[in-house]
Amino acid sequence: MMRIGHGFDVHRFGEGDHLMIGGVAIPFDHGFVAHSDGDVLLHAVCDALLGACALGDIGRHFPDTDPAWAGADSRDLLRRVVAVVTEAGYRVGNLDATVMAQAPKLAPHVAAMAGHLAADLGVSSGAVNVKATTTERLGFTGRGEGIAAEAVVLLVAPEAAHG
Ligand SMILES: Nc1ccn([C@@H]2O[C@H](COP(=O)(O)O)[C@@H](O)[C@H]2O)c(=O)n1
Ligand SMILES: C[C@@]1(CO)OP(=O)(O)OP(=O)(O)OC[C@H]1O
Repeated sequence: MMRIGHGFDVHRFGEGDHLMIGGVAIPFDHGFVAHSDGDVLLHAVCDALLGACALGDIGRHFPDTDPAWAGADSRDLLRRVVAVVTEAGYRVGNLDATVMAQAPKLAPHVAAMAGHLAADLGVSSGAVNVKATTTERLGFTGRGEGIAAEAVVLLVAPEAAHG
């Protein structure tokens, strides 16, 4: 049995000197406004995983009213979501994600982001792809107000994995 999931997240820019994206700290003239570390890519991946299992979204599992998640490392949140997916009887087949950012330049960092994702999802590097695009200066991302990310994941149940 296979299940597909989709995730989407946005964080606006605020004060700060770096952005956490895919578990990589990227120096920048702003930070993200968020309850956690604001890792927009990892949040989209969490939502894709939960969506594939029909288990709601990241805000349901880690409410932004709960002080336990204040300043949370989103890789920790992702690993908790992967545990939920495993408990539901699935493993990750593959993941594809896109980060929409006018700036900063993300290409130098996508390999590190994919490496973090592969490690946290427990899959090989060939099962993970991370892409970046500007939005050609259009919309809120193009105006430099924040960053958006989308992710699509395929989950596989063990019986399907073994034929
Ligand atoms: N923040 C970004 C956005 C894009 N890139 C890379 O540039 C390529 C061209 O971007 P388009 O907006 O014209 O699609 C894109 O394929 C990315 O590799 C980037 O590094 N950082
Ligand atoms: C990650 C959580 C943690 O409280 O808060 P935020 O960092 O604000 O991020 P968001 O994408 O709004 O998801 C909600 C919460 O799960």
